[in-house]
Amino acid sequence: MPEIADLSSEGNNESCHSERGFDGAVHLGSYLLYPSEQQAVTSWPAGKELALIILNQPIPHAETSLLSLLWARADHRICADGGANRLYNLGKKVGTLGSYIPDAIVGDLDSLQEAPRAHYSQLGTDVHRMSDQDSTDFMKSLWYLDNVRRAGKLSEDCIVVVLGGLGGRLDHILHTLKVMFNNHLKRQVVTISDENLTLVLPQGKSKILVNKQVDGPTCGILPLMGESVLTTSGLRWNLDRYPSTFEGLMSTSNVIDAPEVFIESSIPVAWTSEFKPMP
Ligand SMILES: Nc1ncnc2c1ncn2[C@@H]1O[C@H](COP(=O)(O)OP(=O)(O)OP(=O)(O)O)[C@@H](O)[C@H]1O
Ligand SMILES: Cc1ncc(C[n+]2csc(CCO)c2C)c(N)n1
Repeated sequence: MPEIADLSSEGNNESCHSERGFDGAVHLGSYLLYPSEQQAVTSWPAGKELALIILNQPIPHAETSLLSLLWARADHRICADGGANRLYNLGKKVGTLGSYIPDAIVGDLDSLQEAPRAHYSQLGTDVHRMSDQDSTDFMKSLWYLDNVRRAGKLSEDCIVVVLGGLGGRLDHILHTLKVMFNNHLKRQVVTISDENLTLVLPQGKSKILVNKQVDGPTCGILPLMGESVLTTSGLRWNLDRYPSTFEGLMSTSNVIDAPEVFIESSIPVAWTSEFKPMP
């Protein structure tokens, strides 16, 4: 059976690195945002839902069409606490205050400012306080999404796109990665930051579709859970059943050399590639 992140069809058991009969997980990466109409496999998968989480960091690529694309595509939109301040300030600046209304603002709400709180709650946003001090507002936002799903308002296998979270404070950055790993069997979390698009590849075979217009050239495979035995193709520096660890060999500053990258890993690893959205 394909992995949970799989968005395409099952294959047979031919080699991981041949396109025909690929039997692993297919990762659409930036094709989630810019599907190519020419390639059937990259068009938005029927029935696939998207949840958007905006964290309390400068909204990445706010000057491009990225946010409006994501907003239009999203089935549920959450601001993690102070993320609502970011959306509000952007809205004031570019005149979208009335059009980008999040479904919920979630967190301990110690960062949420009065003006965004009043503005969004008056327009129907659920301002949802969870006050525990053992979990971050990012985790709280994902729990909130679980409730939305349990209420039948979002599909089980929705993709979560996170804006921010891989810039700023190092403890938050590592926490974001940790949460992505902890969630990867349940749902695919794709994090977009100023320079990167990052996702967790499950154990086994993965194929990442590359859109040269926006992805790369540089990329990295980060074995943050321990030793990963890696086999890759489609990269400038490929590995063949090579043990990769954080303290030993870790593939950083690699380069994408093909429209599809194949990675087989013995444990989950983070894939990160440079990402420059279209204007
Ligand atoms: N300086 C930062 N660097 C990176 N990410 C951040 C930073 N500040 C906030 N975030 C992200 O935005 C989310 C919401 O942030 P919030 O405004 O509540 O700040 P916080 O009180 O520092 O966060 P938390 O309460 O989650 O620890 C955080 O959970 C985190 O994922
Ligand atoms: C061992 C341990 N370390 C740090 C925190 C602090 N903390 C972690 S998440 C969070 C919420 C932030 O809004 C806070 C305050 C803790 N609770 N336990």
